[in-house]
Amino acid sequence: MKIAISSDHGGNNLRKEIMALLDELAISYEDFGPQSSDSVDYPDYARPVAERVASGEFDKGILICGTGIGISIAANKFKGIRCALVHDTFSAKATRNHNDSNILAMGERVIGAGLAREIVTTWLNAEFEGGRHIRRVEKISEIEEQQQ
Ligand SMILES: O=C[C@H](O)[C@H](O)[C@H](O)COP(=O)(O)O
Repeated sequence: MKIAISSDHGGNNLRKEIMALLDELAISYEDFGPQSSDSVDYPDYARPVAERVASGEFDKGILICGTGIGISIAANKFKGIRCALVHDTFSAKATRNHNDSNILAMGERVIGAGLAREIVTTWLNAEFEGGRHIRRVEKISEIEEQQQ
């Protein structure tokens, strides 16, 4: 599994924490920044991760901003992206099981590093259940097609 990860300035510290977790778990990832603590615009950092997950170059993505909201909204504008904003472990599992989410978003100003680590671990280990959920995910894709 290969993960693409990025944040804005509001998610810098948590992004580093999550990269340390991925190192501990021996999960391969590529960091798409930012490389300084300067104020940046979250759509610019959602883009490289969302594009690469949508293209299949990376299996999954992780995005972090202050709330997780802006960067998840931006990521969900990319066709094929199902970005889930998650701040609890129940939702982390459920969004993989039911929504087949391919990007996880979190807010550094919302949760602590300990919970964020548990969320990432839970999300990465959970599988899409298929069945009735396939029909629903396909309907999301149909909406995307209709928007083109
Ligand atoms: O949804 C947006 C994110 O939470 C941003 O991280 C936040 O808006 C950045 O705010 P500021 O520029 O005040 O650090």
